[in-house]
Amino acid sequence: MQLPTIITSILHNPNPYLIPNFPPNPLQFRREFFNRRNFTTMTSSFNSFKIHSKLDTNSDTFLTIAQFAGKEGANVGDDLVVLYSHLEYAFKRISALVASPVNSSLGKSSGGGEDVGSGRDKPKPLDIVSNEIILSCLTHSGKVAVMASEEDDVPVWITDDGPFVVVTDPLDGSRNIDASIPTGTIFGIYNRLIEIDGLPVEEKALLNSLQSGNRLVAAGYVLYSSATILCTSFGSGAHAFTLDRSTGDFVLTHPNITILSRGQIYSVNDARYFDWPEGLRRYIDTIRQGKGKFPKKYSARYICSLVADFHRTLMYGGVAMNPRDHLRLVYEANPLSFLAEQAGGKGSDGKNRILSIQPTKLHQRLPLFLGSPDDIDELESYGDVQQTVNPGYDTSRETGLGRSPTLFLLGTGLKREYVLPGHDIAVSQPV
Ligand SMILES: O=P(O)(O)OC[C@H]1O[C@](O)(COP(=O)(O)O)[C@@H](O)[C@@H]1O
Repeated sequence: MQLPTIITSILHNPNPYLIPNFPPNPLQFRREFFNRRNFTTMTSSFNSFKIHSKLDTNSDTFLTIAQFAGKEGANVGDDLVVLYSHLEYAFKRISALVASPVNSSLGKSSGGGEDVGSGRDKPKPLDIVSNEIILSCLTHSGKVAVMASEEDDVPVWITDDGPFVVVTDPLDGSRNIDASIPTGTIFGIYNRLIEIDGLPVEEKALLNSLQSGNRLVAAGYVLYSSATILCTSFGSGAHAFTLDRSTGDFVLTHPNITILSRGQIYSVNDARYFDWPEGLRRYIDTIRQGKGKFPKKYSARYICSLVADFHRTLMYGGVAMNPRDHLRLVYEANPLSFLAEQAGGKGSDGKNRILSIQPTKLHQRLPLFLGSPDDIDELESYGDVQQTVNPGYDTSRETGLGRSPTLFLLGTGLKREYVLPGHDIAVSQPV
């Protein structure tokens, strides 16, 4: 199949989960098990192999997001439940996309330098397609007035009466996609500011998108890894849902995530050590040697995929950081800090609480430190932890920058066109 045809089919495929019944549906285990009505060990045969599974009948926890957030659950309101159902659909499509054989071509950059202006990095085709998928789903939801994305210079106004504003990094960590390293989507949801409805569209689109993190109604990330996990908060705790590929549902697997008050892992791009300020070097040297407030040597873990590094930090505790002005306040730092706080952790720029910072630019960058509250407090106590030397690191051999372009994006707004070099327009996608 030619690439244009493949891309067309990705964008138009109504159900990325029309996959035969494999892996087996965990709910089927459950049904079979519940019929026996006992807490015992069950053995099920699936053709050539056997699975032993121990399930707890007392916790009926296979809740979907709609059940969890709907009237019988957290009751977050019908508008938000509808919006989530459209978001989930987008995430499933992106999950299928990053796992598909097409991604090795789509993951590559279309060449050139790192920056495309407005403080944005040069997008790769996979970033652009993910952005389109999210924009299209938000548009169809009818619930979103404006979407602000890492992939667009300015926010896109969708509909006047949408109650929500969505900020998003559609595909974080896409520089790693060629090596099948985990990637993620980050999103935040605000209420539309009805008091500025009368302003010109560009102005109200921007002001709605520049709300401070304090005003987030909900936020989340999706980790595309060995499992696809949607971790989200509606403002009362952080909860993670795992995609069950046999049913297409995100089911509640990690209710009320609570981060350890102190971890034993630090996560940072260590190769930048000699560009770090004195305080940060001292902090890392201290915890490496087990000479900090926690008297054990820390381990280092760094995936270089923000969502994956943050997810591990939520699960195991510790601190995940990027001390240089690199990550974006509006659609990366704010949603993840919201989740960190909802799980009992902290999000800081090294000096200030992230959620209290008023954004002034859509693509505003800042240092970011996320993690266990005691670890963040200890880190901040070193004072000088923000890296101001930012030479602009050339990672082209890692990211495939400079290789042959595979796909270009033409045009902006609500109609996007993709063209493959040497071909006529491949895809024209109204959203
Ligand atoms: O090069 P550094 O400083 O290690 O930055 C790596 C970070 O950049 C990111 O790739 C984000 O950058 P992009 O949004 O441009 O993909 C994160 O996923 C990762 O944590």
